[in-house]
Amino acid sequence: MAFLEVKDLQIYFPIKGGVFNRTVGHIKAVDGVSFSLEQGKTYGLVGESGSGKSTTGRAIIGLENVTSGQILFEGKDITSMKSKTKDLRKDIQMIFQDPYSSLNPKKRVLDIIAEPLRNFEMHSKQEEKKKVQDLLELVGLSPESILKYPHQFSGGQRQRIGVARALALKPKLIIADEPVSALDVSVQAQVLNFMREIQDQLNLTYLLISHDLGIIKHMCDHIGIMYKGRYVEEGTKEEIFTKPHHIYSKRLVAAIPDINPRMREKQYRYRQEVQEEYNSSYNDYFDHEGLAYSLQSISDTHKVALPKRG
Ligand SMILES: Nc1ncnc2c1ncn2[C@@H]1O[C@H](COP(=O)(O)OP(=O)(O)OP(=O)(O)O)[C@@H](O)[C@H]1O
Repeated sequence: MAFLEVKDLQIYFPIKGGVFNRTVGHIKAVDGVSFSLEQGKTYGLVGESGSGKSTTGRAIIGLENVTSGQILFEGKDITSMKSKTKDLRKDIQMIFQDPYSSLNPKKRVLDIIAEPLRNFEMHSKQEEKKKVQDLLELVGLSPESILKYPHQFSGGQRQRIGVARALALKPKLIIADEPVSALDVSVQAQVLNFMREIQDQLNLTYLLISHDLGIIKHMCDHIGIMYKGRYVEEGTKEEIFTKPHHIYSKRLVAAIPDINPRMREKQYRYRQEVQEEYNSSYNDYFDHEGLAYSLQSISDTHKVALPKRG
């Protein structure tokens, strides 16, 4: 039995139009996506903006209605919100992209982290304070932080507060949607490494959503590459990074610079080969703007120049 299994997931959003505001079509945000996750591992969903990654994650946690398909968590069908019992809702938590806007600026850290505890469990004020202080220590912040407000912390520290809030109910699965993309590059690695440390400590499973294949490479065991609501490729990290099949995956892989300087020339040649394949066969197939955006953000993050489209 897989820990989490997503089977042929479809999520369509209606497009309304005309005088009567009728449904005139659908946006196929997710269109037949299947994958499974093993406990304790990190699964990466990667793809450009609008490819359906967040909608997939939001459906798993119950924030989107599923048009068709099935989501199974530890063998239980959790496709519809109704099927998500209190325990299941505790088991799956989310870390959001922007620690600046996802933490209420008017609330103190104590209230922010205690919120899920108050919603799901009954604790005395004393127990609650102790739990929040323990969570703060776990994420590397001082217990005295409970009285502070979000603006008194740096971006990286705020994301640690977001992680502490997600951990409050001792979840098994964490969906991390672009967890570091709002942070400075210098802080990104710290937060990602810290997420890996607590994963080992607490045997957490991550579904990591990112448009940056470099981050996915750093973190994930298994990867699914999405394009316009569909999977173009899926495989282990080794498979995706050593032998990508789809031209879209090849373009993303080729854009990431190798840390080893001796490999750079080989990689440059690979980049040229991929570019030629792309120019000769796929010019009409892709939404070039979307792909250009993903490639540009990889190039910005890793400070490399990309070959121009021919
Ligand atoms: N509530 C909604 N109503 C209508 N369309 C939606 C809604 N949510 C998402 N979409 C559309 O579904 C598609 C997939 O969006 P989604 O946010 O899942 O993509 P993504 O890959 O996560 O991109 P991003 O990183 O920009 O969030 C997009 O075309 C988006 O505009």
